[in-house]
Amino acid sequence: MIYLKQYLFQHKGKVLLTVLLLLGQVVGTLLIPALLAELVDQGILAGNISVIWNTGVKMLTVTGLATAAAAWGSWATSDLSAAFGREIRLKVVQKSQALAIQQFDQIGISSMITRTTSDIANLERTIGMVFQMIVPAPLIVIVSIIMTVRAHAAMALIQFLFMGLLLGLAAFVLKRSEALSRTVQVRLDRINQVVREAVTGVRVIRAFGNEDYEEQRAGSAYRDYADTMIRLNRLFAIVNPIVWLMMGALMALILGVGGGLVLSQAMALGQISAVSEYSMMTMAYLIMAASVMTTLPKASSCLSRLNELLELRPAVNDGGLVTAAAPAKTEPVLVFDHVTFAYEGAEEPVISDLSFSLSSGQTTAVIGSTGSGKSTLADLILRLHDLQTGQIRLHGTALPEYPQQALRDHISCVPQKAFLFSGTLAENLRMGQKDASEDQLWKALRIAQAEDFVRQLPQGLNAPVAQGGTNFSGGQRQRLAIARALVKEADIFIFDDSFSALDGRTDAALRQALRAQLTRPAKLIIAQRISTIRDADQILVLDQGRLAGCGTHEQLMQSCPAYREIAASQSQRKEA
Ligand SMILES: Nc1ncnc2c1ncn2[C@@H]1O[C@H](COP(=O)(O)OP(=O)(O)OP(=O)(O)O)[C@@H](O)[C@H]1O
Repeated sequence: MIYLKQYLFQHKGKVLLTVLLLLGQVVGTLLIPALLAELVDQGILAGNISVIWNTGVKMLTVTGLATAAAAWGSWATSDLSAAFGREIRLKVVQKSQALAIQQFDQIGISSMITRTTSDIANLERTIGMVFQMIVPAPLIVIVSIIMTVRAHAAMALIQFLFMGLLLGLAAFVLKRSEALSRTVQVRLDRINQVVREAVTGVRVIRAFGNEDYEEQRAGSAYRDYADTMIRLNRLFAIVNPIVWLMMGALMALILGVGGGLVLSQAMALGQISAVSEYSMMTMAYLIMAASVMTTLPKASSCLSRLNELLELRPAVNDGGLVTAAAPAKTEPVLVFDHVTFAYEGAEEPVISDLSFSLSSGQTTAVIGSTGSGKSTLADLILRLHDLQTGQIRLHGTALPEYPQQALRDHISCVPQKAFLFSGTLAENLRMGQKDASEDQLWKALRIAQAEDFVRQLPQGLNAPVAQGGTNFSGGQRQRLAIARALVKEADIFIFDDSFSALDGRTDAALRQALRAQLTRPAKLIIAQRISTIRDADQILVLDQGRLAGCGTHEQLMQSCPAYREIAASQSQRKEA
């Protein structure tokens, strides 16, 4: 709620104008029945043609002004709600960029998407409806009652009775629909999740012939959503006929009682039409206000889901160092000093008491079985998580001292999953260095062994990249991701299992080009194949997050049983 309040306060001028315009429309609407009564009683019944003309002109003028106020008010309302949507979406994007990766995982990608799209769209709609239907309601009710009391107190009593009945019905529906409305958004999250997986995992689903299971899974998510919506709509389906019945009964009572009062000369004839119009108008506005009220629990649940996200404090925070005061470049570039790290909720650490260093110009390789903590080690260098104990220092300064952006400016990384963004190849390649020239892009592509296939593309560097890079093969994607990392100027290059989709010849050519062209920075290569890393200056052998050995290939073959085991299993595989 705080964000909505803040927004309305910041735009109080616009809010005031919108309310005034909408109230102007209401005042115009309320004047018409009074003018009509005047026209009937003092014009038609009295046979006074000038009153008829004058009142007619007044009615036209009031209608014109009310229509203009309605149109402007409606535009102002849309402007307010759309601007709220834009501002809060921007806040969500900023927050999602600031959150730690683990927090992202906890919220879930599907829920993140539902919150940014459906939840905010819901709020935009509700803000518009509240302004247009709830804000004018009290004025309509008060003025209608006053005008009806002026016609005859008995009429006001009838109006009162029906308003009470209607509000009672609205309160009942509101109470019943509250829980259901909250459930609808959760069900929508689930649909989003299932659809996302069905679309992004379509190849796996086809390969495993899992279409039936996926259909069932999607069907059950859709069914749950539909069931909740049906229960909600059933509630409104009962309410609608009751409301129409009430409107009919009210009209009948007004005409019956009003007719009696006119015959007994206790009320003027024109007042019957004025009172009936006021009553219908009041009931109509109350019904609209009540129907908007029934959407409020859903909007409030959307708002609290957004608040929950916006209130999250990033688990990884910027350090106090400013870029201008960044430490001088020292050797070794990076030091792991007795580092221990465990994921939140995990019983065992993934990295235990790990110490090593990276120096400029050197290649350090990391090898170990799956799940031994290799990718986590790369994430720790990027400070995607904070450590439990120990310290990682870049140029002699602990990572938490750096602003995150400044820290990551020193590092270029090829993640395990070669993810490309929709756009063009050049846009993807320039991610780390916006002003890179075409020559720099081609040089990076050449080192990454991607030049040949990019030259063959009709649009070359401007070739389109589909969402996730699906219009390229796994090996091509991997080479493009390597080229993207090479375009960036950095002190440390991390290649996280980046050569796995390459054939032996391309792998060897790429490593050779890296050695020749990437001489100054420190390189960290995470790999599964010994052939990829045997030339490294130092090799770290990880075993369940612990350092089982460190040295060159030859040294490790002598001294490290775990390394020998990996080498033996890979040579056996080759022989087989
Ligand atoms: N976000 C996470 N939350 C909780 N546990 C995680 C998370 N990411 C990884 N792990 C766990 O940490 C351990 C190490 O994972 P990591 O990805 O670092 O291994 P790896 O050596 O790179 O494996 P691989 O060679 O298969 O890529 C695994 O047991 C994994 O289940």
